[in-house]
Amino acid sequence: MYLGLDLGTSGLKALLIGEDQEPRAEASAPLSVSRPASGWSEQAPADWIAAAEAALDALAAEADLSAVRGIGLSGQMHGATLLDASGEVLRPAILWNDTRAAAEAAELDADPAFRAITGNIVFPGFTAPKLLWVARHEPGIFARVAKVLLPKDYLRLWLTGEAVSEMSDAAGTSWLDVGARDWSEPLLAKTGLSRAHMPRLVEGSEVSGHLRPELARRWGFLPSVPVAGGGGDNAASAVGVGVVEAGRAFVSLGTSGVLFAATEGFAPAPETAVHSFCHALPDRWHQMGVILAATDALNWFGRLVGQGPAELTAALGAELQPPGRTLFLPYLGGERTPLNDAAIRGAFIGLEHATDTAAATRAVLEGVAFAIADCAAALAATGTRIEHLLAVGGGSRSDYWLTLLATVLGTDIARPEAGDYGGAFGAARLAMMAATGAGAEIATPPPVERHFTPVAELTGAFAEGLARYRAAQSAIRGLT
Ligand SMILES: Nc1ncnc2c1ncn2[C@@H]1O[C@H](COP(=O)(O)OP(=O)(O)O)[C@@H](O)[C@H]1O
Ligand SMILES: O=C(CO)[C@@H](O)[C@H](O)COP(=O)(O)O
Repeated sequence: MYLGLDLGTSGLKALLIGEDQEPRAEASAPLSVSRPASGWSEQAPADWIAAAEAALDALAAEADLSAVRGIGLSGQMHGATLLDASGEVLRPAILWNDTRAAAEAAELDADPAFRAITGNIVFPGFTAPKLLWVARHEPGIFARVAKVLLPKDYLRLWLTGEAVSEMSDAAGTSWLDVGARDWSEPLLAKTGLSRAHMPRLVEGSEVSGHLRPELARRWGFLPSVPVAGGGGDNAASAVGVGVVEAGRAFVSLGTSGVLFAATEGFAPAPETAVHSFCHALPDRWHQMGVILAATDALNWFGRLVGQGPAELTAALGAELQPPGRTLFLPYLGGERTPLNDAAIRGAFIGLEHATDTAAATRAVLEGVAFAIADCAAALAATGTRIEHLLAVGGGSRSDYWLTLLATVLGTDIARPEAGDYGGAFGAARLAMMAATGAGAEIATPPPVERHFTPVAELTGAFAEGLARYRAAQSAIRGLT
């Protein structure tokens, strides 16, 4: 069997698959996010380890882990985990959706070397500007930084004792020469760091280290199980759903919203705010547009009205309604693609007496769909083509949301059959590649449960809705 561990923002998932790639067992443990100030988003790395321990305890109770031949890792990207020379964590990890480093990001982005070498905008949520923020606001901590690790790579350090990262996640730091697949020493130097502060790099399908003997004994693994490089959660999910060739793409409705497309080669287009990153497989690259709040926005609204996300979407029924008068802009903590605006905040526009919970829920789902349509326009502007689009992530369980998204994007969307095709599955596949020498051929697309097609009678109304959303977006910039 092969084990995938996915360190998501809302929880850690462990998935065991067999040689036939069928699931054998799974377990998960929840995680929460701390928001100590506006735009801040943190987690304690100790909570990640505790979640991994809880998930492995549950998995070991269900399955014989001595059959595991490889472990793969997937995780939320961009987070800064700062360690001192003895490997102690220096402060809570600063996460991907934390925008405190907006000024530092703008400063680095104004230096042409960053876009030239990384092929990307330096977004506030990326790792390099966070280190500049720490150097300026917490100089005592910065002086003690010996290693900077991404979230799943901290999990790897605990699992193997080795500081290693892989290309897909490293591409989101603003320190990687993304075309050359190596750290850029000139860029590291611009934030007061050097290669010595960085983990060693491998490809996602290569062995990065081996499970520590005490952990192997604790959960009944054989000694020295190989741990694969794995991938950032989006690249790992792409391996899980077979999005490894140009033309194939997925939309993810998780805490963030992501439109991810495999590309022919490295295709930088920083002016569009599209991310152009290494894929988790050697010599492959991808693009993605990222919005900071997808299910995060639905969960936020659910907390206000005291209802869960599944309850809110189920209450809408199956039939797509035309866009309502109420418009929602989902920028709860700023936005990445296409705005690159850390200061913008969300809005409800067009509230009236008739606005009830269902109407506001529809507005939230529509706002997220419009924001993803902006990502689609940004990818299209770079010349990237999307021929097959799959939906993944917790929000894709909602038929209403996928019908809406298909109508707004004007394209078919396929939902995989029930099962877990997210980051944990992709990580398990990467573990299988590292352990057996298999390659991209095992990253096949999943069986499709249902195709969602645009509702032709509503396409025009939603095109008008998208135009209204874009007008509102321009109007509120600087106001919120
Ligand atoms: N039926 C549903 N309708 C809409 N959203 C849902 C439904 N079921 C789950 N979700 C959303 O999916 C989210 C989890 O998605 P997931 O992809 O696991 O997120 P992440 O990887 O960011 O942790 C939940 O927080 C919830 O908002
Ligand atoms: O920042 C990004 C991608 O650039 C996010 O997609 C994170 O990687 C977190 O993902 P989820 O927790 O929403 O899956």
